[in-house]
Amino acid sequence: MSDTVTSETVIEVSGLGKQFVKDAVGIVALRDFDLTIAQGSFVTVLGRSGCGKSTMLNLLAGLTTPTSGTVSYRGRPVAGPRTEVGYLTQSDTLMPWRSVHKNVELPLEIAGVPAQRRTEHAAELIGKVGLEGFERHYPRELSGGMRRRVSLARMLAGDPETLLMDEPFGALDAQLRGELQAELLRLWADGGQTVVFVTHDIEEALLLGDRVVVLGPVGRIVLDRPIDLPRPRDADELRIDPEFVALHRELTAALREGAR
Ligand SMILES: Nc1ncnc2c1ncn2[C@@H]1O[C@H](COP(=O)(O)OP(=O)(O)OP(=O)(O)O)[C@@H](O)[C@H]1O
Repeated sequence: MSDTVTSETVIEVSGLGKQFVKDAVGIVALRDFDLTIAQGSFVTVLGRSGCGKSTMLNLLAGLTTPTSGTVSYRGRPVAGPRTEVGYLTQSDTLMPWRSVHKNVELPLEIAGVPAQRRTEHAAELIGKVGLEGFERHYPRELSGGMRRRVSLARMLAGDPETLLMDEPFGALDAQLRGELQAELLRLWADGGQTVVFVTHDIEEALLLGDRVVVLGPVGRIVLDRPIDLPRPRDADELRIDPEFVALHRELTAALREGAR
């Protein structure tokens, strides 16, 4: 392990590599990737399509095995998914045969929470993501954005200490996106979770993160910098803040550099 590891390190990634084989041709998705994530931090990972972001999150979540290198969680090697880690994937993983309410309840059911408490907590989370009135709907009866919100509520129902989020708000309209970003920041401020949030939106990365990691092809880290813009951050005010404008420019340049 690197000397940057401290007792507050939650995730430690070292020399991580992932190669897929398709039609006998090897595809390198991630090469020699190192990352240390401190407890309670909100890290946004920014990168263009295809640079390996989802592959990296899948590896952090223990859903795929690395070709090389290691991922450890609180000092122990990650060998599979764990209940302390919530993962909001890019693709829809709701159960089509369960209603919104039943989908959100699932982690509580698995944890053995009594029915009454489950119902109350699921209802509260459904309200938080703005879906009251849709409890009895099935995923096929919802818009893509609504399904995203159900997935978010379901992830939160498991009360994970670490959240891995793969472009969770990308498909939402601007207003809803803003509301859910604010809700996520509130949750984070109250709960102190560790968040790794993948996006390809520079503004979103700056609005949310206290650290931004910019990736180039095969997960090459082009820039890794703290974002100390004061909180709470208001998107409208930020856009005219000279510090934000300078950071935006820096990240734009990093993304461009990463594309080369
Ligand atoms: N299961 C797979 N089999 C073969 N190749 C894959 C597989 N998963 C990912 N890849 C390849 O690995 C590379 C990285 O993919 P990945 O999904 O991690 O990128 P990404 O940065 O998350 O992209 P996006 O922003 O578009 O979601 C791509 O070239 C992709 O084609």
